[in-house]
Amino acid sequence: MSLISHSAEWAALTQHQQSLAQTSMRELFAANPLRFEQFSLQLDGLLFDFSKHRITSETKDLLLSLARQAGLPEWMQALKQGEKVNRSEGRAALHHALRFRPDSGLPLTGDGIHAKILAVRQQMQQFVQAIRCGERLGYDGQAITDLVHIGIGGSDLGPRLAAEALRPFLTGGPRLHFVANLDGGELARTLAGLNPATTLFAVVSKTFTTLETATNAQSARNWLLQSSSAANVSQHFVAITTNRQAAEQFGVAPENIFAFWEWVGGRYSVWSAVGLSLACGLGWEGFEAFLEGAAAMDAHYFNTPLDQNLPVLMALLSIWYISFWGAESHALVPYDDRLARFPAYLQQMDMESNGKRVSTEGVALDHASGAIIWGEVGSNSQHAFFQLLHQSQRLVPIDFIVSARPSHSLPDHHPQLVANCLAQSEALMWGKTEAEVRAELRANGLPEEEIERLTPHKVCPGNQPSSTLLFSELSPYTLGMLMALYEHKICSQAAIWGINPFDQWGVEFGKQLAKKIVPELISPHAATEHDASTNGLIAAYRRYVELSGTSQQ
Ligand SMILES: O=P(O)(O)OC[C@H]1O[C@H](O)[C@H](O)[C@@H](O)[C@@H]1O
Repeated sequence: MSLISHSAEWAALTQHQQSLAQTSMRELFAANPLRFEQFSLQLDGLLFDFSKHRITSETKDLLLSLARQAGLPEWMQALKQGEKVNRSEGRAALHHALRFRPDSGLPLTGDGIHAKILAVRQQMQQFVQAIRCGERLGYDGQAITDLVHIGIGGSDLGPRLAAEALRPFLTGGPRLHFVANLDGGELARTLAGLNPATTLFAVVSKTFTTLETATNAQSARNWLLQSSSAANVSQHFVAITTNRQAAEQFGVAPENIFAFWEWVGGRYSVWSAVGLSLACGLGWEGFEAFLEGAAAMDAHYFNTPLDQNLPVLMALLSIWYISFWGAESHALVPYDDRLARFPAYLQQMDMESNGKRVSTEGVALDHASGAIIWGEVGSNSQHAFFQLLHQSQRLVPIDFIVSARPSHSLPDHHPQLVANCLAQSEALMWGKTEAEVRAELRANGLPEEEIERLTPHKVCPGNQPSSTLLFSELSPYTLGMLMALYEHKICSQAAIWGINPFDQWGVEFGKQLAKKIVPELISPHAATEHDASTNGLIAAYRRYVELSGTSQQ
């Protein structure tokens, strides 16, 4: 199969981009008073405004033709039906099945996948209730007050984001803590305030072989053993993994192991038992609402024509900028303190999924796939990197995310926050011309000489594209929708580019090298087998450790 970049649809878009390159969004808005109506969609209390983009109806049509030529509708069907869309690993990608509703009328798949999902959901529900009612006790008979979720990457980012985003809904359960980093500082800081007799650890790892998680889990176990005996370990550890055997070897009791499956990619796994800690914090009803929000997005994605399909339109907009305008990055700016970790979550989701160099057939791509995902919560980001967005020559598409209802009852804050969000997208799109700058300076009474000097510095070119996602309230349901929206968006991009969003072979390489370097850091012999820089850094590290007299163990 040839690359999509060799298709007539791709060539038509290349040409269309050239014809649009000299037109500003200001002009597009002036020419079409119905732009907002034409380029916005509403779904279940979620408004997606994509009118502030460098697009016309023709752009939309051409992008939709590209999606059809790339076989996106067929790929969506294959995904839905559990075909092995993860070709390099020979697996299906059935994360959407994890949020299916038993009463949805969907046929249960013949291979029993839905039955397996329901069985684990039931095990989770019982566990959540036992924890929340104080039935599940620690080794000295006290109820569990703190739950430490140990996992990294996909086994951390989704649940951590959701727990932070839904903080106002975390009532009646244990306090949640998340530990991911190999730097022991994170675990040490977390354990410092905890009582081993009332602390439960959830070790979350698809493979149960990940270095960070294994190291943190072992240290947590040692911490527990300082005040109890090995017989108590099984009472204080649960595991969420596809590798039951390794979890049992660690000391987790079989009934405390929650399964998930190889057809759930780590970064798509928050809907599985990987979300157990979140479910303990939210309560079962809250967790179900989270799944239902995602299921609503699935239903929209799988059943809506491409031209009204929110994840598909978002995917096409990203492809438009990355593949046809040369954009290298995409910024996420949630104007919501609860979504501060959204950029970090999407960094893995997007960059691990779409940062690929070959097609699913192994053919080298002749265009970039995936963008550098970055961002920071608003309004903080206005005082950090917005200068670059307003006046540098870089094209950076932005997603603004904002909730109509705040999480607090403090007066005055929220209208100002929302106003800032809307003002930034307006200013970035509209810009400020030389004539407008001059007129403004003149109105302020500045002398002509001063106006001349300042004008070039104050011009904002504008034409910076952005989407705005506005919803009424950040509830478990809305968050489920939002997270599933981005999952489908990112996978649709991959399907159109013809790459596999479900593998991550590149991540392995650095891990292999780290294993080799560990013994070299403590060996008395100089490392000689690396490049000069790495050998030099190993030697310098050893010298520093010797000088400071710290132990390396
Ligand atoms: O869940 P685990 O098996 O511990 O894997 C944790 C993480 O490991 C690697 O970094 C992978 O690239 C990630 O996709 C994965 O989420």
